[in-house]
Amino acid sequence: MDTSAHVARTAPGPLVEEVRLTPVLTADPPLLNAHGVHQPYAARLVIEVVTADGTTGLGETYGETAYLGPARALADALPGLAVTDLNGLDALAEEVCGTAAGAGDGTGDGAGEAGLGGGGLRGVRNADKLRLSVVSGFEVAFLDALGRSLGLPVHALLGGRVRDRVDYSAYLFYRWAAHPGGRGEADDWGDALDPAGIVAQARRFADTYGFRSFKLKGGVLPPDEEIAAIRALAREFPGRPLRLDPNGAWSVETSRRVERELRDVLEYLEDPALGTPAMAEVAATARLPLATNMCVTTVPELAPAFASGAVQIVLSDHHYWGGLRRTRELAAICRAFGVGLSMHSNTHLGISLAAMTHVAATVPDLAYACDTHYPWQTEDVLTRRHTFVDGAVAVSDAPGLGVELDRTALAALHARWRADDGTLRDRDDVAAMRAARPDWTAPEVPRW
Ligand SMILES: O=C([O-])C(=O)C[C@H](O)[C@@H](O)C(=O)[O-]
Ligand SMILES: [Mg+2]
Repeated sequence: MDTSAHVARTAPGPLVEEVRLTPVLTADPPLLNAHGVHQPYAARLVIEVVTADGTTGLGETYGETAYLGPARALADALPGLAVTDLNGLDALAEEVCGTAAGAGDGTGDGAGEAGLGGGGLRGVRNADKLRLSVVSGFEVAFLDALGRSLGLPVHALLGGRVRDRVDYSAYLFYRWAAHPGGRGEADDWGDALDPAGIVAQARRFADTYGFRSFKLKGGVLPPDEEIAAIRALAREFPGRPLRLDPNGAWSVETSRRVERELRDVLEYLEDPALGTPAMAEVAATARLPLATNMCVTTVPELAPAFASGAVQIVLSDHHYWGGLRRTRELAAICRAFGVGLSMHSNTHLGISLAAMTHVAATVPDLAYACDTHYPWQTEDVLTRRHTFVDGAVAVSDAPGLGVELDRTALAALHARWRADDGTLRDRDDVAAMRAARPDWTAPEVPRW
């Protein structure tokens, strides 16, 4: 048996002829989190893979500077590869994406590391994860191109859908009415800085999109104020699934106290404390399941987290995990260990929401509504925005992802990226906070 590396450029199927990469800046509201506040614009990378038969496949991934070099190297290496050859894509990425770019300190605590951006909110940073995040956008573009060329939806290429709609949860944030200094795009949400503001935001999400589950981004206010907000949500929406996610801002002791106080109303508690050992200590006394998109974002982190019982639900982000097939592999691993799977979201556009919906449609035991930031994103690069009905996105049976690129919108968001002097191209919630509070520094964790 040939166990050597992939033998490139022999697979059947449409061949890549051209790859277009377009970094964009998309509007983001002043949403607060444990580190600071979102910048007025967030970077994404739009990938177009054009095949010799004239089909264009679309992909999307993180667009911060650290991703662009490896994405360019991979794009340049792709012509001649068949879009069926997803293993070849992985192998090429290992060859050309480099091993140093974006490498962090490897501690797994997501703190104090340079390179990937995200302000420490995206878990461990290392070169493998950077490469996988880049590959994910190309894998989605390959699947889109292949599906379009075969006349089949992406979910059919992943084994077929087991549901015809994917449930999402409302992603509630403490927020300001506007970005400091009037930067960014205006919206009419107003501020939300107390329980009444969070309930009003949730009500609008429920009325507009039909969301039935609610996740509050915590780690912003002292825990008792966030407990009060969850209690207010429970009164307003009795029996509805509620989650609270302080992004690891609490000590083990505080996490245990919040868990005790909210165990009658939360569906799960997400990343209360930072890192697997602390999560395991919290889990040891918890009755609520603990979910994470921080201490388990790479394969090597799975075994220690599962062995120590630190995590009961993994919130997959197909970007981190290297794409849609790897998300399904993660689902199988979780299933084998009796761990639940749902989906994490960062600021993203409609291409990624389509990709999330296709893969989520194929995972049999998806027991929790997935996260999405999408309703906060008023801009998109699609001709038709996704819609939520009863909190769900319908699974498309159209060829590929079932979305079309709006070139005018893409050009406008790219022009914004080009016009930026570099300050907004990399996510920095701490710096964005300093625009309002000049003395702000990244909070020490645990903060409470
Ligand atoms: O669930 C999460 O932890 C996230 O979505 C991380 C994000 O970075 C979120 O905290 C945000 O956008 O502020
Ligand atoms: Mg989270």
